[in-house]
Amino acid sequence: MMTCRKTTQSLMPAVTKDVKQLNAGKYDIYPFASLGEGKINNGYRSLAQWIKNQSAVAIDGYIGNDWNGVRSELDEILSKEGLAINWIRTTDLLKTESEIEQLVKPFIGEKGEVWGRRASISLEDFFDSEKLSKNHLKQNAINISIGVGASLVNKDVPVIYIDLPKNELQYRMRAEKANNLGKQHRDDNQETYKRFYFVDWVVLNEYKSKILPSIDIIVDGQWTENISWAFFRNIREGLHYLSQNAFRVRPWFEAGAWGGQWMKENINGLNKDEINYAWSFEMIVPENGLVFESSGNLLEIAFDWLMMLQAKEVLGADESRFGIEFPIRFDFLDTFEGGNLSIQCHPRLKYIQDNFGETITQDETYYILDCKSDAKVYLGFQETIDPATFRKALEESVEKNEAIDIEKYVQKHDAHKHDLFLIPNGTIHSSGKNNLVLEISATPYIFTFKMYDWVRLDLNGKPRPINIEHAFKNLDFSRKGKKVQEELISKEAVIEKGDDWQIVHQPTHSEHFYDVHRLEFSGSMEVETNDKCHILMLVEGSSIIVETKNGFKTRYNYAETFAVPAAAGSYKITNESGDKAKVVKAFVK
Ligand SMILES: O=P(O)(O)OC[C@H]1O[C@@H](O)[C@@H](O)[C@@H](O)[C@@H]1O
Repeated sequence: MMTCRKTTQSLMPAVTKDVKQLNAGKYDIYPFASLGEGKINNGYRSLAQWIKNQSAVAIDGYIGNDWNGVRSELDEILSKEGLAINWIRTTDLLKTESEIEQLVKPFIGEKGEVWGRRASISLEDFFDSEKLSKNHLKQNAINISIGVGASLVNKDVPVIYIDLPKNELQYRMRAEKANNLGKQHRDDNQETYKRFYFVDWVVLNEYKSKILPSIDIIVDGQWTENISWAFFRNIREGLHYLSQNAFRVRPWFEAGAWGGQWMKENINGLNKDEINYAWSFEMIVPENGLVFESSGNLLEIAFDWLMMLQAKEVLGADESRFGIEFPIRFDFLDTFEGGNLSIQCHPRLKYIQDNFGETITQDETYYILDCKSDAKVYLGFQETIDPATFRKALEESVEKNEAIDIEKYVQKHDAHKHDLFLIPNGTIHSSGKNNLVLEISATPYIFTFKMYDWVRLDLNGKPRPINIEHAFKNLDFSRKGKKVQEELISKEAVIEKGDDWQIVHQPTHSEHFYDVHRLEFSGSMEVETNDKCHILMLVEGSSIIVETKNGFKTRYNYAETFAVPAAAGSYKITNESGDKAKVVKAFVK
């Protein structure tokens, strides 16, 4: 049985009795939504009982699952009952490794490059059509195809789908227990992640939405000795309920070259032995999951399922524009007692579309959730900037491995709590140390063109890739001098107020497709969704209660990200703290 994961982070507990109960006001790293009693089962035994009554089953699922482990657990139980099983492994039906390498080549760039291009192939392309179409079925046995693509083999049979959270997939990758689709040889983690991101995840998500109508059972594959499983119809009901009310995704956390100590100190349940925490995947949905609970059992599924089934309810009017792509991302960048981020920029819209196959680009903002008195944000060029001189300085710094005086070229601004720095694509920027940045951004998150990384090493002891070439194709040199203060630091204004509440607008740049409001109140506030999804966070105060008009009621604590889908219609937020509560709300313009 595979037990390997390489991380300092704990696995999510499989049962609620192992989840530490926290007091109000404390950030909870294991948020879940309850489905009611008896909807989630635990263990292989009960799953085997269900399989026993079928004549054929496809056990399909996401990459990174321990297929051999699942097979041997089920085989043991079923054979003890005297049942004959014909196992058909999808890995035996794939094309050869070199054929698959050719297939994915156009989408993974050169070795060493950070980015590829979103794949436009499908899962069938990975299979040898002759092997796939052969009759694999046996009489007098339960025919079970197992592995990624199992329902391509055993068509029109009940489907059990094993999902796997993206953080666990990466921990398995780092332990050399998970690899890319059809790949036997190991590459380094950066290459493997690139291929996951640009090929495997794209292909598997498309396939998942195709087979969705035939899925009967969904399994959470993150635990190795055990499983949680549920009938898909119950999960669908749960997803529908979330789409009418509010939800949090399960956040996860990563250390990094410039990471800080704020999250370690303020977020319960994180391993304190980790060197630092740089990122929180608060709500970077391509990498987050939703957790359901029933009778004390937990089961996590990828966020994608919600969008595949309920995009219209979640996004309302904006569904016609974004489809099943969730447009807004929240994450933390923690540099408290850490370092500066790299000096960087993000691609222009056309560039990300033409080169990487994305649809929207990485237009960001930095909301300062907390900071020390000396904290700074690097943003925009000095009035005197000369692109050629700047480029030469950057290139020389790489060549000679020497520090440069970046402030000669880039402006440095004081950061204060609740400031909003605007970083539309092409803008040079970086967060300095001693900030806890809440990044409110368009969803893309890996398209960072680093120009200068302070001649420092990553946690693996190697310098991080620098991409001056890409950066110079995207930098906007007109964002300089006075214009930076005027256009890239949001000027807030009160746009509505009542006795004990007000709405503060923190306008974004004209290139941002989303906007930001801050709701400030002592008692409670009614908010209309106006057919838009709201992504929110309590940024001052200890906790709030959110109630939707459908009767849903829950508590959200300081620094937790939550979303209220368009279909909720309206919701009431009540302050539980002594002082004023401040809630940041982002939404598509
Ligand atoms: O390139 P480093 O220094 O790691 O900073 C990286 C971070 O920068 C921010 O502006 C965002 O773009 C993040 O998505 C990214 O992870």
